[in-house]
Amino acid sequence: MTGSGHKAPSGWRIAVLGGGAWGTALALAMLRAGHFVRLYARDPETVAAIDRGENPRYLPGIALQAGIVATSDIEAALDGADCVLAVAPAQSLRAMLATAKTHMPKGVPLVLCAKGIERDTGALLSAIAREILPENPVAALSGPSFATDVARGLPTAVVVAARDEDLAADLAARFSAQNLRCYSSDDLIGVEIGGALKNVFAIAAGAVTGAALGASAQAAMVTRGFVELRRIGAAFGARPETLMGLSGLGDLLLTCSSAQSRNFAYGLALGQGKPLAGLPLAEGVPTAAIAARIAAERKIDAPIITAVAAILDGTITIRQAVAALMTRPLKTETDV
Ligand SMILES: NC(=O)C1=CN([C@@H]2O[C@H](COP(=O)(O)OP(=O)(O)OC[C@H]3O[C@@H](n4cnc5c(N)ncnc54)[C@H](O)[C@@H]3O)[C@@H](O)[C@H]2O)C=CC1
Ligand SMILES: O=C(CO)COP(=O)(O)O
Repeated sequence: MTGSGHKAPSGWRIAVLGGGAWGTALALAMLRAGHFVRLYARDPETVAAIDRGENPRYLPGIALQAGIVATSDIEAALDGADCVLAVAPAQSLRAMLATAKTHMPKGVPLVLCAKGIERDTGALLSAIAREILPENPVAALSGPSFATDVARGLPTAVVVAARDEDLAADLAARFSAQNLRCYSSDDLIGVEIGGALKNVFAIAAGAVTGAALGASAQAAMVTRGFVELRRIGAAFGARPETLMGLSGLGDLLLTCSSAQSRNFAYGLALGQGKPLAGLPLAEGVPTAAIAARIAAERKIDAPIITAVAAILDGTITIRQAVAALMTRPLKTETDV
């Protein structure tokens, strides 16, 4: 089913699990789309702050419109929910779903909103969700969408994916609002891979800028990085056209060109030799390590991902990585 232009009935009870930047922004977006929103934040201070109309730790300076019911009680958040959005960081998803498991309403869609691959296992987030909550259909929401932009109500487009294309289309229609245009896709894996891997290249793009390697290097790196993203995507069964879409090329364009991206900002600090401790969440750090391992195990040529992982674990310097990348054997560009 493709979008008919008709808005699906709204007024769902939506539980958003995760009181960080993206969870708070999505809670606002769901409110604007006409839903009743309960936001689970494990930290009571965040709950109290949201009740006062702000989330100063994760979304400073953004006034939250009234209507979000915040709670640090996950059972209360999930009670009677028609749909659940999981918005903890990728490496914390397993723990959060395990906490949610006993209270999860049976059969309601679980929408994964994090971007990453599990560091220890190489599992995509949909695989973790199916393992822990086998009775809930899984979807993923991804695409170019800074939390601050979405929270402010600025326009963007994202994609909602599920293996069941009717479910994806229904969710996309229900989540869409004036300034949030949700496309749908049945390529769940493609959407997950695009969102997860773009973070690795956003770190690389930040590092290129931080190390003053020039705008040409930046464009070349992102373009060749996208080739690696497509190779790994192909190995997982992602469709190429999905990776050319919002959760792939779209999110690469956004996060590889803006210091508003926390992954880009992390790379920038890395490139400038500044301290990394205490920087905000950069999902690309654990994902680089596991993506490099996956590439090595599956014999996928991914030199930029491998270099980013090696720089992050301190095995090589940025200069050494650049030298190694520039002296690789020459080949035809279309040798994807
Ligand atoms: N911030 C953004 O602009 C966007 C973020 N995302 C993705 O959303 C995911 C979350 O990112 P943010 O909300 O921005 O991160 P954040 O660092 O702002 O917040 C993370 C939140 O998750 C909570 N959390 C961590 N472990 C938890 C657990 N076990 N149980 C319950 N809560 C837990 C933390 O307390 C915190 O409230 C990431 O995968 C990120 O890539 C996706 C699109 C946009
Ligand atoms: O995924 C994002 C925007 O689409 C947010 O990127 P960062 O996590 O790098 O800030």
